Amino acid sequence: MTALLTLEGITKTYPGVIANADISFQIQPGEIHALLGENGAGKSTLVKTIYGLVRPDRGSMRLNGAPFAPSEPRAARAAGVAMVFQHFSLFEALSVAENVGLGMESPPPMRDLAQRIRDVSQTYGLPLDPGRRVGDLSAGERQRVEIVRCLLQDPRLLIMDEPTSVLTPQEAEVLFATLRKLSAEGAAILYISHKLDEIRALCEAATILRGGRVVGQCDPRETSAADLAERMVGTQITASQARPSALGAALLTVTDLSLLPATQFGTALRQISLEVRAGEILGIGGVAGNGQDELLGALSGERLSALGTVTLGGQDLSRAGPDARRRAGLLAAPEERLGHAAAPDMSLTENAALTGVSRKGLARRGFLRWGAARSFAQEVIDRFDVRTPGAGATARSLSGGNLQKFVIGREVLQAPRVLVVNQPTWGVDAAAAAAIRQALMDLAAGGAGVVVISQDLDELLAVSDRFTALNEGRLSPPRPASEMTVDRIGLMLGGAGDLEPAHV
Ligand SMILES: Nc1ncnc2c1ncn2[C@@H]1O[C@H](COP(=O)(O)OP(=O)(O)OP(=O)(O)O)[C@@H](O)[C@H]1O
Repeated sequence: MTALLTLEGITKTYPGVIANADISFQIQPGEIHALLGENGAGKSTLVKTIYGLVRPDRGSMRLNGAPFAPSEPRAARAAGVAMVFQHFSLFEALSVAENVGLGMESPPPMRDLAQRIRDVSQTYGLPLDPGRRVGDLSAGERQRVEIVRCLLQDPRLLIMDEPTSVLTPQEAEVLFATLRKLSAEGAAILYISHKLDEIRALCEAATILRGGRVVGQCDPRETSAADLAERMVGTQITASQARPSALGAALLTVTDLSLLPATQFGTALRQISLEVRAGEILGIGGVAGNGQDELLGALSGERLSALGTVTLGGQDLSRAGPDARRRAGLLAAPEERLGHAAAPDMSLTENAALTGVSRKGLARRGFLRWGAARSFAQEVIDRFDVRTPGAGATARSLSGGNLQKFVIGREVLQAPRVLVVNQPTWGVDAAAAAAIRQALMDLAAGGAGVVVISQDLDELLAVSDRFTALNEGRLSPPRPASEMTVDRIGLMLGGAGDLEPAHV
């Protein structure tokens, strides 16, 4: 059998970094092939090479036996290669169908395109309304747009860069069914994920990268998750340490917070009340699009709310903007890393200053103290093991996981009184995810309050003291995490609130 894709000696260097070093392997038709490696191992660079976004310095590729050197994504797509990115490349102001049409060489009339989108999304179980504006969709729904856009191209190789990090377990199952169907139809899938259990359930071959090189190949179905993790990192991974829970006084109090959605299709927050005490981690679970972004916005100060709804240590911050809240000690790290949490084309120093300026004293008489900003950025880089040539690198040049470590580290190191994070370990490898969770737990152990909004239930159960769920903008009454069972969580996520599971 001719391999679908053959890579031979692919090498790519960036200033100060060898992103890919002499990479060779094959992908067979219909194969679901995992590409594994810790943050910065070179996975994205390699798949961008296959997709025509990066030109390798050396090496060659063959697709179905023929030389393959796409000079741009359009050439890769024409050859049957499609890709779903870790960061979405959609225009928020346009509708689903308009976005899909933009990626096509010769898009059909809008009405036909809308029908094709409906057909494909139904065939593959990925419900999508072609007329909705992308800006109003949740992360999970945006990903569906990207996937459907790819499926319309009838790809022979579909590349997916961390597709499940924005999905609920149920949505992930739907995606796996889609991918298995595609593979049964003969398409190959190159699949990047840090979730090793899902790799083991889905993929039949795996190539492991470390420091830009291939360090191993295996059948993940026959390799344990611990083994895979060790081969990626080269050392053993330690689990998070539990911490004593000695809870202090209430720090953050949210009382009867209701907010109309910022956009037509957003989610309204409905009478949200919660309390976070010193030393506590409150976990908020829920399916994306149920008000997570709105809640983060209402806590960070991007959205203001009625007087008395948001208070920190008794100080009413409901009408205070983000800067005033930061000065008071209420910090937030949003889900969307590039664009929202970090300015892509600014250096890490500038990005560190963006949120750290007041708490770290980085300005004097209205002027940024560059040296101080650089040291702060460097401190984040060192303490959070952000792999980058230095603080002068742009946010955009970092691998996804490394940027996430930077964004979380930047907030944690500002010694917040209360930190609110949304999807803190999105796209972060297992070792770094453990380090981020540990940092959040250390923060709480030091007396801060932490709110973790996440779709990752295992993560929430691992770090939270109390657990609550956000459903259609309503928060269920919090329960001690130690009492949570999967059944009970399922009911809470479904909006059944405090209901007990039925006893039979
Ligand atoms: N455009 C660029 N300019 C400079 N350095 C880059 C650029 N793109 C990638 N790099 C560097 O190349 C290395 C490999 O990055 P890459 O994004 O391929 O890693 P990755 O394995 O996909 O990581 P992650 O799991 O965090 O997404 C990293 O050190 C990264 O900082």
